[in-house]
Amino acid sequence: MISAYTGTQVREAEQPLLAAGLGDVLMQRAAHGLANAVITELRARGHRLYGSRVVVLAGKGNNGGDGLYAGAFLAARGMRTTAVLTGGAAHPAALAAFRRAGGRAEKLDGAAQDGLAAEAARADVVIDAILGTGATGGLRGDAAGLVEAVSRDLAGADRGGFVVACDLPSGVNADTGEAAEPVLRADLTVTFGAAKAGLLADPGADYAGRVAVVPIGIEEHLPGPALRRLEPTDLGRILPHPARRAHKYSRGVLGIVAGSTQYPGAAVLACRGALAAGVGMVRYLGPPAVADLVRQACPEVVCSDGTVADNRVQAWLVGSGMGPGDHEQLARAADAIASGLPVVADAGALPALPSRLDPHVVLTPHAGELAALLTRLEGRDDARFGDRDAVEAATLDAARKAATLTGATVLLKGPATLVAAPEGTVFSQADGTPWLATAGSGDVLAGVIGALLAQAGPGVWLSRSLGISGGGHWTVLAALGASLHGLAGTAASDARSGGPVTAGAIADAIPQTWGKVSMLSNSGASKRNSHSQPLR
Ligand SMILES: NC(=O)C1=CN([C@@H]2O[C@H](COP(=O)(O)OP(=O)(O)OC[C@H]3O[C@@H](n4cnc5c(N)ncnc54)[C@H](OP(=O)(O)O)[C@@H]3O)[C@@H](O)[C@H]2O)[C@@H](O)CC1
Ligand SMILES: [K+]
Repeated sequence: MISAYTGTQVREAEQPLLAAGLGDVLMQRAAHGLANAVITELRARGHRLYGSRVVVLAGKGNNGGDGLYAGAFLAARGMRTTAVLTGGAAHPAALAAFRRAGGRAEKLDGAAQDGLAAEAARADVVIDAILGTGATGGLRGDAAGLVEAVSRDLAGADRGGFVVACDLPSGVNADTGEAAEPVLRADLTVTFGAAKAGLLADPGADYAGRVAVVPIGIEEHLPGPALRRLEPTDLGRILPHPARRAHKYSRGVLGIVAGSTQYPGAAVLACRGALAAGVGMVRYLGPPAVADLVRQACPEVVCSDGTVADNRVQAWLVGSGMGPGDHEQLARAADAIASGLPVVADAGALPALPSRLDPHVVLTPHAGELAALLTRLEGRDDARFGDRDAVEAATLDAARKAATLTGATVLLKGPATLVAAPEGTVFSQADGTPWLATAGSGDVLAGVIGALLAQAGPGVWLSRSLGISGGGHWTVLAALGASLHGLAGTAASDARSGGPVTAGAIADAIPQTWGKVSMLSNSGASKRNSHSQPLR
């Protein structure tokens, strides 16, 4: 599992080492890691080191110091290295080392801006070391103008160079991932001590590119993480596996209230997602015409036009493909939410939620649906997240706020899907491909998460193995579902040589993805996680 921290948490973890007089050692470790990452990337892209051109954009604080020391390492390897000092001053010892190693330093002023920006855009590597965790707000003045010019020149250039952010892209908030424009988009972010939460939540994740962590010796001083990410090996460890004497009921039954005459396919795709994700049985409740379609597409599903109370299940999925006029389905959704069982509430169920929920209810909005939910809860005049753009500009805060206001577990769908619990646990999963943004993909995801809720229920062993307790348990199941769905989508696209995927293809790829990640863990761990869940 990847653990990520706020900038403040990382700075506090540095304090004991700084107090012991190790500040320069930390900076050398950071700079060395940064320089090595640049060298690795250059080689991977087929560049020779000797003679390659590096431009370091260096601010006046310690982030600029890291960049200048890294520039000194690279200059010593024979690279042609220029530093643009964006803040007038620069870290004195790092600048001296940079010059000693043969680097050329230029002060940024308005007159030199265009020439220096063009030089950066022509370079093989641009290192963004203007602002790090000590920044307040975004880039200002000449530094902002320089980054705008470099971004413009890079966009217009047919180039083989790349951008590496030092610790984080300057202007990205380390805690929240919010971006104060202009921000130089990085291909790679080399971050120090630990991943920063803002690098794993959009829009920060979008600006950061790939993220590499360089250990600098602060790890033992870090507190509990602000944000977590499951990796495929974690999935293998925590995905449920049927016990030897399992039967379909003990493996978990999911009730699905989804689909409408307008969107019947959503019911089919939710059922396909659930069946692919290991549930013992699916019961479908909905209009007869939709049920007919479900039976044809998924003969495994047991269809009923009864009530929620008539159907014994371990968890419910409600809302996919439902609209405000589907009164009978909405009444079933309300009963399912009131049942006390774990519930996934998707799409059409979101506008009809009671104002107060519990963490075992997992909401699965996209950004537009979350904006509507938050606007309803906060009142239009107070709403910070009044529309999709506002949510996309601050995904972590928006997901956290929705979890706090509703009391539910909130999964915000996106390139980095966030799952937030009211008690503060947050996961970010970015296992997918942009091809996953396709009609019906969310219905499959809802089915997958519903299946996991039905199988694991209150199986707290799963969360404890990750050091998570209480209401955070439900975030683990939702993050597990998001990860499985993302990995399956990526596998389906890979099987098409990176081409497009349909929602049905995502569902079809889930069992094999499940099998592959299960093989990543050893068989002992799988056996330990075997369990059975009695029918209630
Ligand atoms: N602690 C350590 O030993 C280690 C730290 N490490 C590294 O240090 C980084 C943190 O360094 P930091 O604290 O010096 O802050 P940093 O991010 O460089 O920027 C602050 C400087 O910029 C200025 N400034 C602020 N806002 C601004 C703005 N909007 N626009 C323009 N300027 C602005 C502000 O000056 P002020 O405005 O306050 O006068 C200040 O001078 C961290 O990310 C990591 O890379 C690693 O080497 C490991 C060891
Ligand atoms: K930076």
